[in-house]
Amino acid sequence: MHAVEVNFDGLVGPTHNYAGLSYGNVASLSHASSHSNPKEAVLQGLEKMKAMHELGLEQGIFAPHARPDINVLKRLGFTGSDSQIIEKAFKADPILLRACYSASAMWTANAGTISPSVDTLDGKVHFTAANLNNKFHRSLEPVTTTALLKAMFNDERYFSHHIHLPDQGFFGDEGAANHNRLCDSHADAGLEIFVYGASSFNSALPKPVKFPARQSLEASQAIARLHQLKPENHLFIQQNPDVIDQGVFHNDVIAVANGNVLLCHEQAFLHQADTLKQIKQAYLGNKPLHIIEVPTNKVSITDAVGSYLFNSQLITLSDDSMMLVAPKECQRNQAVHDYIQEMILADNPVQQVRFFDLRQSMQNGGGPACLRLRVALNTDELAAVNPGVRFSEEKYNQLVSWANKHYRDSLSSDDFADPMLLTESYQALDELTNLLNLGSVYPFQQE
Ligand SMILES: NCCC[C@H](NC(=O)CCC(=O)O)C(=O)O
Repeated sequence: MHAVEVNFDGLVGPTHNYAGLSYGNVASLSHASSHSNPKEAVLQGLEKMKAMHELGLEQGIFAPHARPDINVLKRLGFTGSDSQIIEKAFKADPILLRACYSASAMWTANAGTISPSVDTLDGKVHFTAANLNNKFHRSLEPVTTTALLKAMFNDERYFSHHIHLPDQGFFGDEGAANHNRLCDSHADAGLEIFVYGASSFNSALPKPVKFPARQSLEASQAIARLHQLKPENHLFIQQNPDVIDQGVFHNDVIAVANGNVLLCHEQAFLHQADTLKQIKQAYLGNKPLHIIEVPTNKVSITDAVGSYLFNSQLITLSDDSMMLVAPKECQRNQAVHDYIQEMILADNPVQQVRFFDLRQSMQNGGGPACLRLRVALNTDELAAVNPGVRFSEEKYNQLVSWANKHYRDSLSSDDFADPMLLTESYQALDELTNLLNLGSVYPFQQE
């Protein structure tokens, strides 16, 4: 049966801010306490979605989470009405309050891991939300992520949802940002490549020394079991721990795959030559596999982390050629820009590049690929997706008006003391659940 990949982009939430919460993520730390512009952020994301839709791709929308997370503030001992809780938390621990206000769920590449039905033993599409337990603000995401996934993919004939892995670093799971799939076409079984940062149990494997390895081997193995992946359908490989220490906190900051193409830096993986050999041997496709390995003397790790070249989306166009959907930062970096031009002229399927202004997200370490969750679906499965979360020109116009009505164009530290920010955000999200046909998915709608 025909199958397509749908990109579900995270709609940036109304409280998008820069709190410096992600140790190991260079952009997040360096923009701590800058002013953010939530309205610009959501509109930048919507522009990318619209452009993908206009290129003929299937595009979906992933709703933001309700913030602040009042329930977690209560769990941490703050009492009273919502306004009193905010006032007390702002005085006692403003960074904690900012974490509870984080719009980090926008980076849906971390929402979960998805295995298409062609890869799984029971022939269903499997979903596991990521526990994201390495960072407090992100550990608040999995429960709502699961609720949203269930509201979006609500048909037991096709979709199987799993509870996120145990909330503990041993099973640290950051979702699809560490999961790539190589295949001929989405209708064909693919090779799912799980890239882990370190092993929790096997001390013989190397670890980064400075920054945390967020994805554990044991988490990746558990996901492969849950998703009933056939042995020939998956591979576990280790990311190079040295690059984690240089700011490559997820694999999608150093590698991206699409169809029969793997674009990666030459320092992306541990024992890279052997690893690539393993990938070539395990590859299931009939089309030739293209591994585009970017050398350090052309693009340094600093340039890769600064420009987010590898956090581009690689997309297949209707003529079967590929386009690199890159952040504008790649255009500004001479070495990276030169490399992209060279790659486009070389003998491989990548023939075009398009640059997008995603500065609001980029300043927190999220590029084009971080903002989207890929879900490969056959015709029947696609028809079973909640139509409310599928992108259209009409939906785009509705969402732009919605954002213009509800979002602020500036947020700075002191704004988090204002209880109106909660009221405004909840109002916006309440309206959004109608627009996207999600039902009462947020805790504040269930009280
Ligand atoms: N895939 C990209 C994820 C970026 C995300 N940044 C953040 O959460 C920064 C939040 C802040 O610092 O306000 C992260 O590191 O997980």
